[in-house]
Amino acid sequence: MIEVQHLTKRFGETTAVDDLSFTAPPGVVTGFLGPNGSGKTTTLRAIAGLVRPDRGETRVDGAPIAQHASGMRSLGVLLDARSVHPGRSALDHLRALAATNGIDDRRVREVIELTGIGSVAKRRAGTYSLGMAQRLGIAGALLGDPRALILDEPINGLDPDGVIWVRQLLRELAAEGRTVLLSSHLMSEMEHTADRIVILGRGRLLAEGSLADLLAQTRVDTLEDAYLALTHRAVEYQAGALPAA
Ligand SMILES: Nc1ncnc2c1ncn2[C@@H]1O[C@H](COP(=O)(O)OP(=O)(O)OP(=O)(O)O)[C@@H](O)[C@H]1O
Repeated sequence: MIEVQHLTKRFGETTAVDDLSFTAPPGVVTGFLGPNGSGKTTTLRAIAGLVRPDRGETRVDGAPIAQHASGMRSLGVLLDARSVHPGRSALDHLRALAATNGIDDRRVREVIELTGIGSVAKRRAGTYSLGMAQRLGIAGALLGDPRALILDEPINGLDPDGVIWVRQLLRELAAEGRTVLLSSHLMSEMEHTADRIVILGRGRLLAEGSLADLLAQTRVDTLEDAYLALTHRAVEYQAGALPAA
């Protein structure tokens, strides 16, 4: 279970997240949606312990991630697939992560196989396509066989096979009783993958519930229409909108 309670985070004049509360329960995939700049990444980073809240707190299975004895076993994190050192191979990257987190080297082989990056595992990560980098990011997130996972745009750059693979993987992980919280701008994919949806606008919670709840609330037929109905007043960056002179 991931809990976000009254989370507020400011960067200078910008309030990135504003008194946000929601939960991602175990056993389901929770989709995390919102326009550009609505605070999704900041919230995910706070859950991962990478952002210090100004107010409120985040908990993973009952405690802030910093209080967990073995973070990677409690929470798998994919925030930026391009954050791997470009000169390092996938194998070296995953081995280093495993070694510093007390994880058996055997698990490195397992996640490489699971994510289908075996044929490129010895190549420098800087030469990877975005899709390969995403697969490596997912391998890193799964390394600790974690009870909960947060993934920021994990299907960005994946080919159709890769998208279907991620969908099935996340659904299997949830079916095993794990907590899965995933952000994406791809509405049709969210509709396929997520059981529950959380929608943000300007750092605030706009909606939380099952897809059926959201469709009933907005009286539309698709997640995309529900999303547009809920966020239309909360879109900060709109095509054609220029700041006043
Ligand atoms: N380190 C930072 N310093 C200053 N401002 C920041 C920082 N991180 C985020 N922000 C600002 O906080 C707001 C929320 O950003 P955030 O990246 O959390 O949104 P997002 O919903 O993930 O956006 P996107 O969909 O574009 O990835 C934005 O206005 C952003 O410019």
